[in-house]
Amino acid sequence: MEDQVHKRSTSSRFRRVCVFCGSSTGKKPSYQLAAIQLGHELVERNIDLVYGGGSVGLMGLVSRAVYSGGRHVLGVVPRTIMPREIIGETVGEIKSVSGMHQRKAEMAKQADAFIALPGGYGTLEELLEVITWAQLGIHDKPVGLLNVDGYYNSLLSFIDKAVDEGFIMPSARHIIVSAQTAHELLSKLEEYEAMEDGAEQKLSWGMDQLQQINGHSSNLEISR
Ligand SMILES: C/C(=C\CNc1ncnc2c1ncn2[C@@H]1O[C@H](COP(=O)(O)O)[C@@H](O)[C@H]1O)CO
Repeated sequence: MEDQVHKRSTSSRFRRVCVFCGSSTGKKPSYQLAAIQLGHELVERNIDLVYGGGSVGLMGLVSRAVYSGGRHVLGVVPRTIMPREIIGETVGEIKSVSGMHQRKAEMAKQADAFIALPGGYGTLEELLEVITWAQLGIHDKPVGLLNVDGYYNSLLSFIDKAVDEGFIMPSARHIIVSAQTAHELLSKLEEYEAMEDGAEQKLSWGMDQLQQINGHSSNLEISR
């Protein structure tokens, strides 16, 4: 599957995308294929990768596809799981951080957009955190869900129910951009525009927090 050759090359508004995905491969071959295709799509668009740094599961597949396509791969790994017997033989650059929270902040800072492939608790936690941060105005980077074979249908239905039941604002529903293929998802993310007049504009965040996620000062009001 990794031998697929793509000749197309497209420019992107994104320099580097963060991918959250399973440390397992899942049971269907389509999940593995989707991870490899996402890697190829990033390469075709000249986009680098930041991810959780593992070599196992879909994490290994997407990172190797991006690396073998000639793009930069940055893995962000908490020191406690740095030993090779835990993360395995990784590709590209590895940055070690002090803990799980620092890892998520570093991945968010390094990325211009986020994409979740199928995964488990770790993937869901990472995905929901960047969605929450977008809702709160901590960042305005696009968040994409690669809904391979309908894997995330029940999550999307649940979110629609939360909107219907009054727990998620309708204006915040659009934070999640979903598609069934990597090509369609990247195309949608390229066109994504963050909310202009959502709740986030009314909030202010500490300088440290904004700089940690955005890597530079934000145009939001800043309080210390
Ligand atoms: C720690 C162990 C094996 C190494 N596994 C991981 N290496 C790096 N990053 C990981 C690992 N496991 C989870 N992550 C992060 O969470 C997401 C995947 O979690 P899921 O529960 O499999 O969906 C992924 O995006 C990583 O950032 C020995 O147990």
